[in-house]
Amino acid sequence: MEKIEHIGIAVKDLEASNPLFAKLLGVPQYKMEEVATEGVRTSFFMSGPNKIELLEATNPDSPIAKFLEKKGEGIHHVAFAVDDIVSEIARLKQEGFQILNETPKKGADNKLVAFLHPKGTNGVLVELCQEIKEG
Ligand SMILES: CC[C@H](C(=O)O)C(=O)SCCNC(=O)CCNC(=O)[C@H](O)C(C)(C)COP(=O)(O)OP(=O)(O)OC[C@H]1O[C@@H](n2cnc3c(N)ncnc32)[C@H](O)[C@@H]1OP(=O)(O)O
Ligand SMILES: [Co+2]
Repeated sequence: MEKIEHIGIAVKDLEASNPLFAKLLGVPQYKMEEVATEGVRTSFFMSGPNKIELLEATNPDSPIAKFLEKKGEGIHHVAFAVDDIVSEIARLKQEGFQILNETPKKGADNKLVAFLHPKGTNGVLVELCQEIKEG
């Protein structure tokens, strides 16, 4: 695990949360992206070295919709940058963590991602992110 790649925050309405976080961080979002496979619309902010990902559900089956229903708005996950997501998944599986998708999937912001079940990480949904290198 390298550094924290981003903190994911579940929000009801990006149109309301984008200006709020822009005021909070003093910077506008640098990107908005929909990830249909996850049922989310996201916006990203960079505040110094810290990346914040706001997530809004795009359908009622989205993990974000379920989370909002159950827990309301708030921190949804912590994402870590990894150099080699396939070997990191193998290592974590070996260590006994429950990997939710053993095959990395395309995430937002040009990443391959995988998730660990929060039941096995003291209630914190952990995401692994590997930069997709061009070429
Ligand atoms: C990929 C685009 C973007 C990126 O960065 O690139 C993203 O980050 S997309 C983020 C959205 N996608 C995901 O979250 C995928 C992984 N998540 C899942 O597969 C599910 O959300 C899962 C398995 C964590 C929970 O789904 P389930 O259907 O089991 O929902 P339940 O409400 O029944 O939850 C079971 C149990 O887990 C607790 N829970 C759920 N979500 C979270 C969470 N985010 N953090 C901590 N705990 C969570 C929930 O409270 C239930 O616990 P219980 O004690 O039974 O209440
Ligand atoms: Co994320």
